[in-house]
Amino acid sequence: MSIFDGAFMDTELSKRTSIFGLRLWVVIGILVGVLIVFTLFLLSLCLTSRRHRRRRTVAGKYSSAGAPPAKEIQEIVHLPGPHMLRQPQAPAPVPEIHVDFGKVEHRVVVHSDNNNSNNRGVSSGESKGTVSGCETTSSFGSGSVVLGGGGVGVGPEVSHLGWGRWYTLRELEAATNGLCAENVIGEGGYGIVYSGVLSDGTKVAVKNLLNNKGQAEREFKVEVEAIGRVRHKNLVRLLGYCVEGAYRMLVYEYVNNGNLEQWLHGDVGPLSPLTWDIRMNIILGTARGLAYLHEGLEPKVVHRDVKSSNILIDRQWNSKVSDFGLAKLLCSENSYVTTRVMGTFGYVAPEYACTGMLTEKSDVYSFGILIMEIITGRSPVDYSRPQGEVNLIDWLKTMVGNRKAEEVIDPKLPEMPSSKALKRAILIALRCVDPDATKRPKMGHVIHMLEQDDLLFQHERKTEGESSRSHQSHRQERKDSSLDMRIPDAGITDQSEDDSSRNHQQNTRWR
Ligand SMILES: Nc1ncnc2c1ncn2[C@@H]1O[C@H](COP(=O)(O)OP(=O)(O)OP(=O)(O)O)[C@@H](O)[C@H]1O
Repeated sequence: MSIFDGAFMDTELSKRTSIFGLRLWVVIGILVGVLIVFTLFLLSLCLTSRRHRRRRTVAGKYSSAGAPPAKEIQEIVHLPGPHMLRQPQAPAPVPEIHVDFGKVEHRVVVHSDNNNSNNRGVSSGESKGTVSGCETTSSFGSGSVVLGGGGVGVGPEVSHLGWGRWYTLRELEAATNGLCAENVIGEGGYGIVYSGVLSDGTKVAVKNLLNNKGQAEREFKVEVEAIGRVRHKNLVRLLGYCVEGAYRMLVYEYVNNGNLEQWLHGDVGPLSPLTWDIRMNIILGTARGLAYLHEGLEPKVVHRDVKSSNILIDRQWNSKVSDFGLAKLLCSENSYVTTRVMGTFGYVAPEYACTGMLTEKSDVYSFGILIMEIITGRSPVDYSRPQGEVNLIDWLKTMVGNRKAEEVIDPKLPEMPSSKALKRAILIALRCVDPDATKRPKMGHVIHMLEQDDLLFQHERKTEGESSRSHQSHRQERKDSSLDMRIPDAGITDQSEDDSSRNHQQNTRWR
């Protein structure tokens, strides 16, 4: 470019334009700036939508056969303190809450831990187990550090723990088609869950633990020790585990009908297959599983993360409580102050969130929320709802206080329950979420109250005969007879429940 061209350019660029009298170079500058911002915006939109698409695909593809895809629930992980999490009133961001959606990496990272003899020889760093596609031959053998007796290529051994067994990596690899993406049934905060079939034909769920800043390994130890020996029809059974190289895997019985979250919040069409009876059966089963953890074991076990995605469902609609990864063994009669509050947003008991004080009553609180979720079909916290309905407890209390209890029922419920049955279920839920932990019932007591409901149903079915009323007419009929609900907060209780409370003293059961 000649010197004249340069001067010409200068002159042209310095000319004022009709746009606010701005000089041409300023206008060009602004345009370029806008273009850059727009491009960045498009890029971020593109990335976000790709991520969402991938998550949707994951949910759809991973769900158990027949079960609707799951929604993700926000998970909280934060340090306790007096200022910590309360049940949210508004969608304002809460700085203490860490929302963790990034659980898609198929990798295991184990850091060396001198306190753990199992970890001898394992250095920090990623394992080589990133799996991108289905593999039929072993890719894990070379370079693995053989630990704890379960060496690569060595046949299965009997565990020294006296329950279950060790599985070799090769065995689990064979069972899951090489930890194939097609076998992935879900992904939680601690790892990816694969379906698999062992050589003896047993269908299993294999949880390949991720190392989440060391939590995965802690979870592994806790689960293995606390859950290995636990047997109950309403608890997902841990069959064994694999410790090999950097791998930590848990092998569970396979529960074949998805999880409760999928059935409550997934796309099930206008009418849910979950009838009132099925819902009550799920609640009762869950209560029995939790009561066993709290009252049937010594030391007792607090689950710490009771929520709908942790309630697995079988083909007969029985519930099985899963994911004891957050469980802590408790010494009987003692509460436990944790240094780290863990649980899921919307389900965490206020005292646990605020002080880290953990007792089995924290599970009772989460269970109360779960009952509400099952009755209403609503998530514990749902920001897509109008103000006043975001927080499930607050909304439900308001509705009950306004004698509109009939209106809280899940609109997808195919048939309305009786007023009494509904009233009882809501009352139990409200008692479980009493802000005063000491006033919450024990799970054994909850079972007793629920079983009375069972009897109530049987009686009603007899007297009402087989005639089933249509959804709409029944709904209308029930609307006319508002429940006389009284909220436990107000110190008022249901008479029949008091009776059950008395009976319970002599008759605690968790089958
Ligand atoms: N034993 C099992 N049988 C069948 N499916 C299972 C089994 N265990 C877990 N799943 C499924 O795998 C998925 C992930 O489960 P996981 O317990 O790891 O995570 P989560 O409960 O969804 O989340 P979080 O880890 O935050 O509690 C869930 O959809 C669950 O239904």
